Amino acid sequence: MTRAWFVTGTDTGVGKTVASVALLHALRSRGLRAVGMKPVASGCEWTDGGWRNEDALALIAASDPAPAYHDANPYALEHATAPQLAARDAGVAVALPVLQSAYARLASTAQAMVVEGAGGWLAPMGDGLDQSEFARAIGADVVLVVGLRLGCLSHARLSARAIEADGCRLAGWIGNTVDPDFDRPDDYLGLLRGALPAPCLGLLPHLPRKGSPAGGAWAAARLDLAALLD
Ligand SMILES: Nc1ncnc2c1ncn2[C@@H]1O[C@H](COP(=O)(O)OP(=O)(O)OP(=O)(O)O)[C@@H](O)[C@H]1O
Ligand SMILES: C[C@H](N)[C@H](N)CCCCCC(=O)O
Ligand SMILES: [Mg+2]
Repeated sequence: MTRAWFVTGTDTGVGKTVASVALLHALRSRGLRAVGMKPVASGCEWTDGGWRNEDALALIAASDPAPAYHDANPYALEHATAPQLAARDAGVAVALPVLQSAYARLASTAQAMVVEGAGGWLAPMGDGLDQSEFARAIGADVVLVVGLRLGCLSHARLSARAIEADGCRLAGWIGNTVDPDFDRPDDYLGLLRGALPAPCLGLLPHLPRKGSPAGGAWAAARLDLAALLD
């Protein structure tokens, strides 16, 4: 059976893509066929192949086997804003069955699926479609990426509460050092460990250089998947 994790974050820009790429590398280093998905992406560039999103391309590059773009990212929306607005701008209605079909095609090739959400947990994927509905539909547990910055304690606790209230299971969380100058990261990690009802899967340090080819594997080595896989 294919295992699936839905990666959400304490906010947009907290490192969901960085963490999802790291998870894919970590799963693959365990010998698993692991495939990434970005169901709804707002913020795309036009190419000869159609609209392309940076997150989806990063997830595809970290996947083995490599998924077809339109399955990894069924909704590639131009404008870098809330998915609801980007979908309206594009004249598109984001539909759960379309997402489920694309997911099923990917999952048939994989032992592990890593699905990156859009923004934080309560940002809808489209009008009338919460991220929790898709996570439940595919049977995914949730991984919460906590961007370590002032305010993250409340955002992390709120996210954990909402995930459980939405009928999903929080399988673990990842601390991500988005801000290299953040004061007292170790103390914050202690607070988060005490406050969140799921294990910490690892701490991602501030990565040396964006786009470093070794970045995914380097970050993967900081993750302990035991709580996800055992
Ligand atoms: N540990 C880190 N070290 C250095 N830079 C990081 C780290 N984590 C994230 N970043 C940078 O911060 C920015 C936001 O990260 P990322 O794109 O992974 O966030 P996200 O949560 O996926 O955002 P979105 O909501 O847009 O999908 C990116 O430029 C990324 O390269
Ligand atoms: C465009 C951005 N980078 C993300 N992909 C989408 C962020 C959606 C945020 C919605 C909200 O305001 O909560
Ligand atoms: Mg992202």
